[in-house]
Amino acid sequence: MAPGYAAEAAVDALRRGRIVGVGGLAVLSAELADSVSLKALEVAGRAGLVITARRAAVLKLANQIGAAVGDAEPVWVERPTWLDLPGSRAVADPVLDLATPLKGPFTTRALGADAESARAAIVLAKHAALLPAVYAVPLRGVAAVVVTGLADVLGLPAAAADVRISSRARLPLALAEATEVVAFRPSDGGPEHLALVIGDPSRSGPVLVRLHSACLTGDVLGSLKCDCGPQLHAALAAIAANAGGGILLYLQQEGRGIGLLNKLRAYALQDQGFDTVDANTRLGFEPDERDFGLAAAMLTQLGVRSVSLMTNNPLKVDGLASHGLVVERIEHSMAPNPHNVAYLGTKRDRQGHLL
Ligand SMILES: Nc1nc2c(ncn2[C@@H]2O[C@H](COP(=O)(O)OP(=O)(O)OP(=O)(O)O)[C@@H](O)[C@H]2O)c(=O)[nH]1
Ligand SMILES: [Zn+2]
Repeated sequence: MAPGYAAEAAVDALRRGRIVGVGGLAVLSAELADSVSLKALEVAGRAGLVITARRAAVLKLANQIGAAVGDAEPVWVERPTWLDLPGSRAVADPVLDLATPLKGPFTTRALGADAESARAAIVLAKHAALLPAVYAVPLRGVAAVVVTGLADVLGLPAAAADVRISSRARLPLALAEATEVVAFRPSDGGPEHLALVIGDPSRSGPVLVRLHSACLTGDVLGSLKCDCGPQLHAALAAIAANAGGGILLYLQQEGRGIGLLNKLRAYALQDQGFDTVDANTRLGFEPDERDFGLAAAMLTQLGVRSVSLMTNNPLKVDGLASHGLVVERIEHSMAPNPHNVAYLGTKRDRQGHLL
């Protein structure tokens, strides 16, 4: 199940703005490329830009190749000579749309034999928490710092959910004194996740569970833009008050899996008037990039088979159920504030939240 080392090394190199080989392509992160690295990539010819179908739809490019919105297939955008580095970056980064109005018209080309490589390149970029957009050329003759195979890259998401318990300790919390923290390490070398086991939950019946995805801005800084901080605290308090206790999973899935920086880009787009769903898709992401197989694996290792899940999000219920857990849902909604009332409305109206 664990991918080879090359895929993980490629994620790391991509995050450092280096050229990596993936399948038949040499690629470079669109947001990190500079004139030097782009020149090294273009040693034998002009690079194209590989973007997601989501971003292509925003740029009105998907139609050119008959791709549907949300189609898994990425789109290859040709890079004409007039499209300079800042202009190319603007193809990938919608935050710059106003500063660098798109010139267009752009043309796309069918991916053909490069389709799998392009798809893997997007997996790498997402795994690296970068914008899902890369410069790409045929790999032959290009000096890549690491070359990885397609199967390895496509195994990365599963490896992120392949976790092992690495430590356990008592962690008395202000809201839940009888807490034990159980730390999980994923086999892809990615961020660690925590389970807070509160009280002594019996595994013979449903365990009261909250899946909490990290939100630095809400959890730590007290941001009013979302409901994460209040939901976290209310969940801890409710589990502590429950006679049978329960478990809160603290999952390092910032920004619904797009990473902190990309979430802050989404916030910049929200400042421009886009809602939380459109902000994600303008960036080229799915509205929710999380994989709840990770949470299912953690619960299973804790001996949990059946859960009373505190959530309004049907994706969480389906995610755990699809991995064999028995799930009953318990509502977990907070009173809105003036800064998050529209956000909560979008989650209800466009993401199926049961509020
Ligand atoms: N991309 C993106 N992520 C956001 C935004 N606001 C909050 N988040 C993230 O959304 C996640 C919140 O997830 P959860 O607390 O698990 O809640 P949920 O999916 O809304 O479902 P509930 O269980 O009903 O609360 C965290 O990872 C936040 O960082 C936003 O505007 N854009
Ligand atoms: Zn939040």
